[in-house]
Amino acid sequence: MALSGFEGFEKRLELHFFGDDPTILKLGLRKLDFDFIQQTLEAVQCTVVSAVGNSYFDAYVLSESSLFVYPTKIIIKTCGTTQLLKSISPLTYFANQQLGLTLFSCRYTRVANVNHHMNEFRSKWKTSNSSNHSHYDMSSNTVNACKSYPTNKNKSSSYTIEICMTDLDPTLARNFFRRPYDGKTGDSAGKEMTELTGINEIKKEALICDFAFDPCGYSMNSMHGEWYSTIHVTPEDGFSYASFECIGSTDDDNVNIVHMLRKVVQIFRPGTMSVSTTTKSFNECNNEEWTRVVAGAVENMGFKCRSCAMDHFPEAGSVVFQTFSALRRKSG
Ligand SMILES: C[S@@+](CC[C@H](N)C(=O)[O-])C[C@H]1O[C@@H](n2cnc3c(N)ncnc32)[C@H](O)[C@@H]1O
Repeated sequence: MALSGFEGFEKRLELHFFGDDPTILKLGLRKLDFDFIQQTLEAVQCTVVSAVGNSYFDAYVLSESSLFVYPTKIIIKTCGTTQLLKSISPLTYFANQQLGLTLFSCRYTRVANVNHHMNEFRSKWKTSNSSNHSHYDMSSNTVNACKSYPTNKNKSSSYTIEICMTDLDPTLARNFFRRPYDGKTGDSAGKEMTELTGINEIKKEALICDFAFDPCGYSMNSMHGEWYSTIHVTPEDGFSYASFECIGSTDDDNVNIVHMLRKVVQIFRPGTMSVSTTTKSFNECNNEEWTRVVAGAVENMGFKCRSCAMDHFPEAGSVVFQTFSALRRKSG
């Protein structure tokens, strides 16, 4: 934990539900009322600072990261001393009572001992349905990324990429500090940071909901159809950290994954980073292809791959983890 008491590394919870009523399933969990969401977040110890929605899902920027609500899926990321697991019980209870939805799977990931760069990774995935109960538990001492899985099992082309970056370039990190007495709101200062840093160029056609904290710190969610990306930045020297996560599909011709990875790296120029890629495929060639794509994108930007690991989860798909460190930092 940083001296300030603030720890940027996120914990992540993903809940999947199912139900029988097609009229309810159209909006599903998006019908949970806002007061209830706020009360649940209060128990977790964070609040909503900004929100946006499209026809597929709602995205909330939180004081401590993000919340995404789809008709049958909820993803919450929080950091610091938040108590994320306290949201499970109210969410499952109200989803059941108000909407007749039943919890199908629950996944929680967190990174431990980050301030000592122990890179310890813990992941728990629990799935259940009427015929089958299973529990997967994975740990590794070489990885510091969280992983997630796309909801729609029919979309084998969907992927999740998560990047955890530490030791941000101090000059670039300064872009995420507000000027004293700037007279701006969190929203307008956030928009300015989005444009100044080039975050708006990662996925040009996406709708962005951004927020700048005072005196520093930045969060954004972006929506593009059913896909999202999210960035959270802790720019303070000594414990600087930024995370990027996106869910997308390789069928989406508008997305150039290499461009996206390079742009993210350019915006932060971290000293170290881990990249975690999750896909539905169980095919080893697919994993090797992802490994090559990610390494190819960042290695010619002055990064060296320090470790690479792959794993398969019967209910979830494949995960590739790669860690990189900067060979030397370019100035400016
Ligand atoms: C962007 S927020 C959200 C945390 C996110 N998980 C991350 O990785 O950074 C964290 C940054 O905002 C700053 N900050 C300022 N006011 C804050 C507040 N009221 N709540 C949370 N973070 C705040 C923190 O010092 C830190 O630099």
